Amino acid sequence: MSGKAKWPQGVGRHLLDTVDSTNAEAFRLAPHHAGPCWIVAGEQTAGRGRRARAWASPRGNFHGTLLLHPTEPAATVALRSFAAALALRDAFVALTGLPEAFRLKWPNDVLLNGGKVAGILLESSGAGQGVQHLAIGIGVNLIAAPDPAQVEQGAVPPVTLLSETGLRVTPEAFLDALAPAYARWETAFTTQGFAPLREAWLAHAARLGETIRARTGTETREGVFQTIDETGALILRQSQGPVAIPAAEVFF
Ligand SMILES: O=C(O)CCCC[C@@H]1SC[C@@H]2NC(=O)N[C@@H]21
Repeated sequence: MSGKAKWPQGVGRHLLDTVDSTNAEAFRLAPHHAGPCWIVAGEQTAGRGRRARAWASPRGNFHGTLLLHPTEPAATVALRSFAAALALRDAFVALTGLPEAFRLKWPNDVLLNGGKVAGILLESSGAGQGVQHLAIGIGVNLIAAPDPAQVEQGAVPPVTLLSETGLRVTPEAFLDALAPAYARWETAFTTQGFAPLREAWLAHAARLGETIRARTGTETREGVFQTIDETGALILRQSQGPVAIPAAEVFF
């Protein structure tokens, strides 16, 4: 385990006791914040997950959003979900000293011993192709997770950091590890582009080279998880050749 990393320079911190959703709060604050800012709440009353699902947000878990004001085209902005996943992994490894226990599930979940310990929800506001504000919402099951019976059949079961490692990490301590880790990946992304993130993400990917199923809005495809491309799309090798899937839900 490494020592405590420093809070990144120029990054704000907005701590709330309770809020509907830190992503919603990020958009309310956005006009008043020129720079990046972490918004973290003790609990969320209307936490939201990907695909319009609710995200259970009890006290003791981490619910936070990084508000950014990116200037790149929308497709490039969206690649920050990989920066967030890598930062989450770095934070977990720094806090636990267990690098082998954490894997990244495409597109943006973090797995601990094969179960989902963290999820990421990117939301943006802006007109046309432009993105004015980006909310990188991150939920971490530090001490509590939904009942596995509640998750969809075939989905990875939710787990908690506490149950899997015996470590009780506070949301404040988690933010102190996560914010510097994200700042490092943001710098890599803005100075070198997606390539270093892609390489690092693939090095920690779950089920790479294995057969998986990807469910899009219209179909489910089964194939070998070959790689991700330079746009972050999943490349699935099927009998007719490789297929690029820009957005889907993955099942193992
Ligand atoms: O479905 C997922 O896996 C993504 C979950 C993202 C949850 C986080 S908690 C902080 C932020 N605020 C929200 O309302 N959602 C995200």
